[in-house]
Amino acid sequence: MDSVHENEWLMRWREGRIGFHREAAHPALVRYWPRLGVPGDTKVLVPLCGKSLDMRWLAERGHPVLGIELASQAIAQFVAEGEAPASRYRQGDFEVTRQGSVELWCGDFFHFHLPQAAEVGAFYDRAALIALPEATRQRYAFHLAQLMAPGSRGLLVSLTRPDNAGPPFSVEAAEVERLFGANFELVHLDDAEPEPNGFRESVWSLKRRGPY
Ligand SMILES: C[S@@+](CC[C@H](N)C(=O)[O-])C[C@H]1O[C@@H](n2cnc3c(N)ncnc32)[C@H](O)[C@@H]1O
Repeated sequence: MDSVHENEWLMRWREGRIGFHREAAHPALVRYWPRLGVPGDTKVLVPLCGKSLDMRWLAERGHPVLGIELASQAIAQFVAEGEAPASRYRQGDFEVTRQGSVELWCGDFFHFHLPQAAEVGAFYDRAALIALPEATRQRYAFHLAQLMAPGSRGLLVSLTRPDNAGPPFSVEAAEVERLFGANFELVHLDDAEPEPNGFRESVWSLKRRGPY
């Protein structure tokens, strides 16, 4: 990932420009996650996790959670807003902070590789794919596929918007299918009502294909 993109996110966290953060679990997670049928003890990968409360929601349902986030500030805030004590340790290039059953790996998602993902059996992407510019989204979808074992499932909350600005970037259904279709079985579960600014979320269930 280029350092301009990286610096932009670090600056956003420093300046508190985190309009993407929600103060409650995302309704699509609450509604659709149970339908995936992921066993409760399966570890869930949350790429580009921010300080999302969705991770606590998953943890409360019994899932160990592995979030990956560039900004140490996001991780510090997540921990400070929680109640349990936290511990820290190193895993290769990443500093990992653990609070309860949530581990937050501080660093670049694209530097997170298969041996480190060995225990992961599902994923949740809300505002990760759509945080990335077009050229990086293909790389993201491929990298995610590399990390997920055949049969593993995930929930994707994507977004379209009427203009070409971003982040969040507009990702049409056809692009979701093009990015993930080769490696995942995809089901388009829902389109939310458009927000007043024209942003419209779409919800997808994914299942890693294979083995062949
Ligand atoms: C739009 S926010 C979404 C955060 C979270 N998923 C949520 O729903 O609140 C995207 C997050 O990804 C982080 N990020 C961007 N590029 C990243 C990368 N290559 N590796 C890890 N984190 C990254 C940013 O710092 C930011 O916190």
